[in-house]
Amino acid sequence: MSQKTFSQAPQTSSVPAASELGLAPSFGFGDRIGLATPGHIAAMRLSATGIAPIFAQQSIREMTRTSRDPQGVMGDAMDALGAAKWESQHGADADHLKTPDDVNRTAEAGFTFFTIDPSDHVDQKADDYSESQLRELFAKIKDSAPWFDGYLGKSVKLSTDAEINFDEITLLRAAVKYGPAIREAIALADHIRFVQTEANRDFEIELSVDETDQPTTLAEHYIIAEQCLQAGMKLVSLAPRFIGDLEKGVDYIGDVAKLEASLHDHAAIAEALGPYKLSLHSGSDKISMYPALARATRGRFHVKTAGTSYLEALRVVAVCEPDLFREMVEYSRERYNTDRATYHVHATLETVAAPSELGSNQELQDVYLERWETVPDGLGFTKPGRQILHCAFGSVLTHDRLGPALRQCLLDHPETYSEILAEHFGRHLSALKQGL
Ligand SMILES: O=C(O)[C@@H](O)[C@H](O)[C@H](O)C(=O)CO
Repeated sequence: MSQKTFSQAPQTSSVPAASELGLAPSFGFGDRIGLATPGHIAAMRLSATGIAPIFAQQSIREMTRTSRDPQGVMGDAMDALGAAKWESQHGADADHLKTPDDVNRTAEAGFTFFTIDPSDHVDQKADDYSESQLRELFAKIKDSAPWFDGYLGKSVKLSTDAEINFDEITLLRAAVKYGPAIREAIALADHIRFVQTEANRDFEIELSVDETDQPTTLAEHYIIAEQCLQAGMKLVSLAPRFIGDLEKGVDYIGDVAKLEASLHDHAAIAEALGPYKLSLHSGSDKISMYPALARATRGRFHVKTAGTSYLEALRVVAVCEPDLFREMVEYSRERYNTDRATYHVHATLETVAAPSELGSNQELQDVYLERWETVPDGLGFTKPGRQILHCAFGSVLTHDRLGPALRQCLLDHPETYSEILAEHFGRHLSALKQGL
């Protein structure tokens, strides 16, 4: 259960309920602790950028790892919005939903933006199968791809002049990789529509296929989106797996110019079939690619962050209680090789100095958190130590001593956390604004 995070019970009656944001540029401020929303609000108020905020955003995976529930996540955000007298539109993202029960729990708590994650049904090995393997596997899954013959031999020219050729091998690979996933995503979207319509509540859907090893091809994006839209999915945004490496806790890794060209092609599909927004998951700290995303989508983007607010919470500890921070780094290192399992990260314990090798607290903070004074404008943090802290968030937050100590440090220093978050997200929002 969520622990109440505010001593006073602020009035939330003036705060509008979470609602649909539609195609407006939007930004998700995931908060894994339940104390970050005041700083997120400060960032929005300082950088009034015309970007719509989502303050309540957690994945089922995050809630499981932090022992929180949808009501607690929504309650923490709404309490903070009430205390800040927030009166503008805001969304609430039930992230990475996989089952009808995930939908029921989050819908009941007032979430209105539902991120469907069919990744359990994606064949991650499909990009490496031979033609004979593809034909053999297609024979087994073809009922989940009734659309196959409709695309066979056709081609589509996008407004960027990119051409998508739906030849047989392309379709076999797309069907084997995503056929079952598309079917499951449509079924879950139908359930969302039923639940929210029955309750006369707002809803909009994001489809996330970002958590695959290989990038989503243009053909795959086109088929996934068209099939979902034809099935009546209320698709407001789609998260492909973009080219390059979008790892947790660090800036984009790859050629940003090549990425921008690819983003234009993906955005052209979204424009032609939808329109809908392109969504960037693992958006924390990806500052170097933000202007390209905003330009390529002409403002039809959603950026989703979460880990970075947790890392900035650790910065409060590093500044205010350095010995506690050192303990948290040591414990995160103990947990890293287990906790990294479901995340795309490259850091290894062998390549990041242990606290015992780092005498001063400033050195420790520089290696495991980095600081803006040392980062050129327009770029994000890149130190791999951040990934070690990022992945161990659940272990630290549920540790019987470290978890309460972290929360208490934030409760003892709310202004420090807000100031740190306001600067941190001010840089994120300013980078997006460059492309608007
Ligand atoms: O860790 C999670 O489960 C979430 O943060 C999830 O990764 C989310 O979709 C995201 O990408 C936020 O950066």
